[in-house]
Amino acid sequence: MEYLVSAEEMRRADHCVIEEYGVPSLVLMERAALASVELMEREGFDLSRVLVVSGSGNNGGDGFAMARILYLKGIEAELWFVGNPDHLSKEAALQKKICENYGMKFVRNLPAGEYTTIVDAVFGSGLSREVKGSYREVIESINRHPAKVFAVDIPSGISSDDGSVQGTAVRAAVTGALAFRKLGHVLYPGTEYAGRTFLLDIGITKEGFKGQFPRVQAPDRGIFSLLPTRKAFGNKGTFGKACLMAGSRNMAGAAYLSGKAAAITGTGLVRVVTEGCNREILQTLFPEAVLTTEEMLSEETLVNALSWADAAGIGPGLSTGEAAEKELACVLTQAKIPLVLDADALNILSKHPDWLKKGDTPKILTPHMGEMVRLSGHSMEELKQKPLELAAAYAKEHEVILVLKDARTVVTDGERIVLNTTGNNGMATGGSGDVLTGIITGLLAQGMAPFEAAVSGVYLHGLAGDRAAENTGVRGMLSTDLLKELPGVLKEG
Ligand SMILES: NC(=O)C1=CN([C@@H]2O[C@H](COP(=O)(O)OP(=O)(O)OC[C@H]3O[C@@H](n4cnc5c(N)ncnc54)[C@H](O)[C@@H]3O)[C@@H](O)[C@H]2O)[C@@H](O)CC1
Ligand SMILES: [K+]
Repeated sequence: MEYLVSAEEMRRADHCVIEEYGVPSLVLMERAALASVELMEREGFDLSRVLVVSGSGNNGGDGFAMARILYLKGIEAELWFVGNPDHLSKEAALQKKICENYGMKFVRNLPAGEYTTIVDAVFGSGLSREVKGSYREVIESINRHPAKVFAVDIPSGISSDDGSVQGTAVRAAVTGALAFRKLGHVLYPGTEYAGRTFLLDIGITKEGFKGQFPRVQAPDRGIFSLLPTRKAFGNKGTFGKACLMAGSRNMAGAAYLSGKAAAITGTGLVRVVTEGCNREILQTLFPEAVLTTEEMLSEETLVNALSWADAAGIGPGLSTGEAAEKELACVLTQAKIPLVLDADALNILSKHPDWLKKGDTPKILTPHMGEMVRLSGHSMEELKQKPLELAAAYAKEHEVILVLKDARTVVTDGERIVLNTTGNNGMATGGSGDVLTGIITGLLAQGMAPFEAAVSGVYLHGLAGDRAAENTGVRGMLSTDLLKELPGVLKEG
């Protein structure tokens, strides 16, 4: 997993590496500048004429050092110092002086059309308030200019803590994130302003946290090593039994998508428990499934299905009628296996919040933002502003694992917080959530611990979406494309 840091966590690591381990600040700055220049070259920036726009903090210092490195390579690199000369940091003042000593050209504004590349080094992780006045004009003039923009660390104006735009912000083509990606690189809209973001190693590593690690992590390819191993001599019983309680009249697709996803994820046996009217269609679409169908599912049938399974998912296309309510109440009371609660199960829970206290098996709730509004009572605006904090608070209060689905899905058990970075807007299509429920239920059935199953499920689901975006495109992709791509994604690991 990759750490995603807040401005404060970055400052702490910075400070520790400099003050406690004794690495001189200027060494870090030189590495930041060298790595940034290399990245610009690698990313094909036209370096015929470069303008570096520097502020008075250390982000500006990185900018001055970059300008000097470019200049000494024979590139026409000029400087626009936009900060307050009285507030120059020690390092920035020194870097500025070096540029002056070399006789580099300083400009006082941004002439239109004269530069091929602009380096944005106005503010980095030290941005502490809204951008106003002359700074606002500087940023707007950078955005108006046709040159390709490289942002040092993070686009100026983007909050490192939550990706929000603080008044106005630079729109970069490429961003070189120094040492760690900040939350603002990953959360929207910051992620869009940053363009293509690359992580640059400058010598500040996790040792800088001195054991006090950042609160938020992002899953990476390391997830594949967590997936259930497959014994060579295993049989279908060895690979777990998943039960999907899904699909009501006119909603057979939800049962199909969630059940099939569980099967594709490697589960030995999948049972779909659904209304009788779905029997024929499911047998045709999904012959690999064991079906349990009744006109009105009795408590005995549900209990039998639960005792057969190693994990169960309930909710996709379930409806919210009286029968569905009874079914959910029975499952919550009787289940002795980990549960995934999704879609209509969550809508029913919003009406009966105390039901979460029923039973004591691990529960994974997978609401999208609209369902989370109903579940938590927070407004959409509040949730958008503080998705990590509010998700963690809900998970802690209700002792569940919460998967809050959005452009950046959050997985939390109240202590650990994971922000997923795979996936794309093509996945905002009917049935996509059903597939996720099936994947997570399948991983649980194969014996994964609930939190790991939720994190891995969200990550794999996003990767399948990214593959579908490549092969089909974000407009045309459907949930069935996620099912098509999932085997290939799992094979990669
Ligand atoms: N040695 C270090 O500490 C290193 C720092 N690094 C760079 O340093 C940056 C952080 O440096 P700083 O903490 O100096 O902060 P910044 O350079 O991001 O900005 C801080 C300066 O901007 C001012 N400021 C903040 N918000 C403002 C606003 N809205 N309007 C007007 N002025 C505003 C502050 O008063 C301060 O003068 C990182 O993003 C990174 O680029 C890198 O050089 C690596 C090493
Ligand atoms: K910047």
